[in-house]
Amino acid sequence: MIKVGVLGARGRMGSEVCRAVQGADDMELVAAVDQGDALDALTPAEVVVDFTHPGVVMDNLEWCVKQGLHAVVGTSGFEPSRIDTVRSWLAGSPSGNVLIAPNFGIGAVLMMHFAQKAAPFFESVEVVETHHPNKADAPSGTAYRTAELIAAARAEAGVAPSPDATTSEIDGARGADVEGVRVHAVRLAGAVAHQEVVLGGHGEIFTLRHDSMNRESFMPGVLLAVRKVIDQPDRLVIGIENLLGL
Ligand SMILES: NC(=O)C1=CN([C@@H]2O[C@H](COP(=O)(O)OP(=O)(O)OC[C@H]3O[C@@H](n4cnc5c(N)ncnc54)[C@H](OP(=O)(O)O)[C@@H]3O)[C@@H](O)[C@H]2O)C=CC1
Ligand SMILES: O=C(O)C1=N[C@H](C(=O)O)C[C@H](O)C1
Repeated sequence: MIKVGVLGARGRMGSEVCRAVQGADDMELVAAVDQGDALDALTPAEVVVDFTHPGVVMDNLEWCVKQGLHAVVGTSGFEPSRIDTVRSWLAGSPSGNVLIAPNFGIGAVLMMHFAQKAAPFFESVEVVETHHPNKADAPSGTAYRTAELIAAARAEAGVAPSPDATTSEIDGARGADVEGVRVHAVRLAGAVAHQEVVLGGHGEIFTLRHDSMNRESFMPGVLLAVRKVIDQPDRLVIGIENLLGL
């Protein structure tokens, strides 16, 4: 049995994770911690799952690493400097692996993978994400990571920046610039989590689209990460694509 602790246990994702862990034959939920609870409650856990808030996740993760616990992190906000910081914490701790995944949806991971593959073949590429209006951050972690992967694939292939002759714009009209890739964030009542990657060139437009219809959809990926994080040869893993053999 894998002993699992959940951080953000009363939240939209954390509560779903608690249910999924309780329903898994090979896992035991040993701690459900939320805002105001002491982190010490997590010490019986082998693996801690964090779905909290970008503003608190680094403190949580530092504590887990110092305790030598394995951590599976779904909370967004992991720009490159944060990843470097986590790597430095791990270098100073003897045990415990960390897996940070911008998205645990299998389809979302495939969308990112295919976007990366397609990106060098088109002149233009932009990312449009749509989420529920209670989401704390914009753009989403998934959109940010997708843009990073697209930018890296285009840089490696020597592709020119997406053409854009805009000389006059209302602030924000062209979205955020993530490593040269435009990212647009829509906040919409009724939405859960959705993303389109739109690629254009030579008289054709290619659209990759993924829709998370509910939060249960993330659970197969979360449970897979909990099972696999313990045995990872690399102390820090970004994304579940490696676990899926992509
Ligand atoms: N990787 C993935 O596949 C997915 C990632 N996410 C990400 O997960 C994160 C959480 O999303 P969501 O569940 O919708 O958010 P919620 O706001 O519903 O849940 C977050 C929970 O964490 C609690 N919390 C805040 N601070 C702390 C703390 N210091 N210690 C313990 N608990 C704390 C909150 O309490 P309170 O409300 O009192 O502040 C709340 O109960 C976001 O960053 C989101 O982007 C979401 C879906 C999928
Ligand atoms: O806040 C959410 O809901 C989601 N957050 C993650 C993100 O920021 O990418 C994953 C998914 O998009 C749902």
